[in-house]
Amino acid sequence: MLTLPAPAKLNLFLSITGRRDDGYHNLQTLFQFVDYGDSLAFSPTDDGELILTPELAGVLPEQNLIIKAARLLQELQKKKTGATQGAHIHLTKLLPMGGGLGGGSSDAATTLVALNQLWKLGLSTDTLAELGIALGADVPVFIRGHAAFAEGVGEILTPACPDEPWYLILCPQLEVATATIFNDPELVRNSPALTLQQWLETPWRNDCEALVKKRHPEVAKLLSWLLEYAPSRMTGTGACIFASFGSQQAAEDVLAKAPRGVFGFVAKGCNQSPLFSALEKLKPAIKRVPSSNSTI
Ligand SMILES: C[C@@](CO)(OP(=O)(O)O)[C@H](O)COP(=O)(O)OP(=O)(O)OC[C@H]1O[C@@H](n2ccc(N)nc2=O)[C@H](O)[C@@H]1O
Ligand SMILES: Nc1ncnc2c1ncn2[C@@H]1O[C@H](COP(=O)(O)OP(=O)(O)O)[C@@H](O)[C@H]1O
Repeated sequence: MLTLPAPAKLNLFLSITGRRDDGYHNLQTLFQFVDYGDSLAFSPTDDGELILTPELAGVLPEQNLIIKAARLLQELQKKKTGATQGAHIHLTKLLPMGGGLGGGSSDAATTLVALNQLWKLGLSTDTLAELGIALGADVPVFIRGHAAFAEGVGEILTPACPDEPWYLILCPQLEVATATIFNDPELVRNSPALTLQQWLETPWRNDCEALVKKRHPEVAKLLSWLLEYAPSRMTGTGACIFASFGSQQAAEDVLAKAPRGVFGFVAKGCNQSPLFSALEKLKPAIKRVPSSNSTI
């Protein structure tokens, strides 16, 4: 059995620079991982069956990004060798869904990376990232495993090394559907594209934040509360918000004062994904196939 993390991501800034003909939006964002997230345990089988436990409330197994990721690999394997392997996958779900923390994408990425190893498929990181983009715009960064400045729909990645502070992440009890925010007529979608250097000299913001606050007053209220303690922002299309602190204790102290009923956690920013830190610890049992470029 192989147990691996599927960490959360934060969008340290997020700007929407345009809408493409296919309806997707071009954006610029700085992705960083945190050392908190889901965990997946994989046991390979020879019978071709994929079994995921437990089921996620509201998500049919065949719609679960974990099963979708595994099926993509099975299809490739079938084409290559005519055979398919299976797996029992146990998911420990800690990340709220629809929170802008990328939990579904991270679960999918961990599945691609883990089954590539366990089924001995030998696919490169580039190939896994290309497969991943079909599952979600956020999957490639989790496959590549390094903090990155992202452009395009999130697939053009330039590795970056922002500070790695302690974060307090607060999750209002609501799911924000990414598609709903991107389809909202009031979304700001014409921000100028900047270079990473220009971003480093500009105050960071999230272009979805004003709209999500307007549609979900709970987010606005919690953000006003957190702003009393530290500069704070929303991640992705929300609903989670975060603030950075110089020490774990400082972040814990604010969490202890959080309004009743609000779920939150303290985590360390990581420029290397905890998924790859875990894989490195397993070396030499498991080796990563090197990548050749940084697009996707
Ligand atoms: C906005 C971001 C920023 O990190 O985060 P989340 O808040 O979802 O985590 C992501 O790019 C989201 O990525 P992901 O959650 O994988 O989205 P997808 O499943 O690919 O897309 C869901 C829907 O959102 C819209 N969409 C998504 C990404 C994008 N660049 N433009 C879009 O217009 C499309 O309507 C699409 O059908
Ligand atoms: N393994 C999974 N974990 C979470 N969500 C999943 C998963 N598989 C499919 N989904 C679907 O993807 C949606 C977005 O999930 P998630 O990645 O957690 O949010 P976000 O994109 O806001 O970070 C969920 O509401 C759910 O319907």
